[in-house]
Amino acid sequence: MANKKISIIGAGAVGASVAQVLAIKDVADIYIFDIVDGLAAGKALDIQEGAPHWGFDYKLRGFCTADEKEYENLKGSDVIVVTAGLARKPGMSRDDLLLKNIGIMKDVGEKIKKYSPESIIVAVTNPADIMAYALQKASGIEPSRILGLGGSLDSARFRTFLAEALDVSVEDVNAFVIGGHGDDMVPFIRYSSVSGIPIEHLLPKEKIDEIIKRTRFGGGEILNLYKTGTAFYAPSISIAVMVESIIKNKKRVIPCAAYLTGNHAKHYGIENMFIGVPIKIGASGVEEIYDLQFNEEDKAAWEKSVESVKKNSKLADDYFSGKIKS
Ligand SMILES: NC(=O)C1=CN([C@@H]2O[C@H](COP(=O)(O)OP(=O)(O)OC[C@H]3O[C@@H](n4cnc5c(N)ncnc54)[C@H](O)[C@@H]3O)[C@@H](O)[C@H]2O)C=CC1
Ligand SMILES: O=C([O-])CC(=O)C(=O)O
Repeated sequence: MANKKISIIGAGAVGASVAQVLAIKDVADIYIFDIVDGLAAGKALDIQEGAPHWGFDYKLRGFCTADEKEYENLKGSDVIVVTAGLARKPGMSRDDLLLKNIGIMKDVGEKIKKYSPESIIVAVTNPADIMAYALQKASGIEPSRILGLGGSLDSARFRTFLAEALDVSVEDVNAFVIGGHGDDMVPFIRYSSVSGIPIEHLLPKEKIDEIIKRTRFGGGEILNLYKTGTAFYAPSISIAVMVESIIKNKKRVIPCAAYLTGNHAKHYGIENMFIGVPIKIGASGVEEIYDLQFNEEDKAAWEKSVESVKKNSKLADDYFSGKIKS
């Protein structure tokens, strides 16, 4: 039986790091692609040479997409993770990357359509909700087979900060973040608990507010420390758990950017666009979307995030209809 195959387009900080995490997880062959000559091949070989210590037998290979033919190696990918594109620099928001990265998504999406239209796509490039939307437009892939990174990472940060404040194991902190992966994301405190005990019973409101704020700017906090690039260690494991759930059909429930239509669109007030909601991830991608009950305060926070995702998705529409350029 052929091995499962994961492709990663973009062999930079996030792409290389997720390749290594997935290699260590020992779930599939890993094909890495980058436009820079030698980068993907080098990362693949470098990670492969650690295999005797890690104990994995799956193969890693790297390809340079400056030669378009190399995209043929995408064929038969079970999952394609897209991390190609620019990362922000200090002073920039993720939205500032939109017009820079959307042209890359158009190109990558068209190659996916040509060489591996049966794959499930994980969009990582920022702003991720909008890049998931752009990849769907360019590839024509069924929207339920496309997921965007956001909540998996943001929730990990939220849980880390809550565990630290409570001095408890992160394993016992259940908490998640929904909405767009941007400054208006929604850390959802009402559904957060420590082994079932509501967080609101354990921490004062001021501390909770402080943690919410820190979570919202979690990516910016790392950027301000690194100065030359953005986070990749926490992102890579946050991507890997999504990919693993697809490859192994684990049916993990993780907030991710998913395409909302029908009753879910009505419930959440945003239609035919991608935004972070809790979903069940399995072999066919997004297997279920959960509709959360909001109170007035939650609703206000949610609507703010929806507005910003809608505004940016419209920019993507304008790009695809030729009204604006990359
Ligand atoms: N959604 C999320 O939660 C997160 C998103 N990101 C985003 O992921 C993206 C990648 O971040 P890093 O790896 O840190 O950046 P990086 O600059 O280290 O790597 C990007 C790579 O993409 C490659 N690339 C550019 N255009 C390409 C093309 N047309 N085809 C193939 N490869 C191409 C570059 O050569 C480079 O190696 C950024 O947009 C960043 O904002 C990063 C962390 C978390
Ligand atoms: O901050 C960034 O630009 C990268 C990212 O999305 C994150 O780390 O949350």
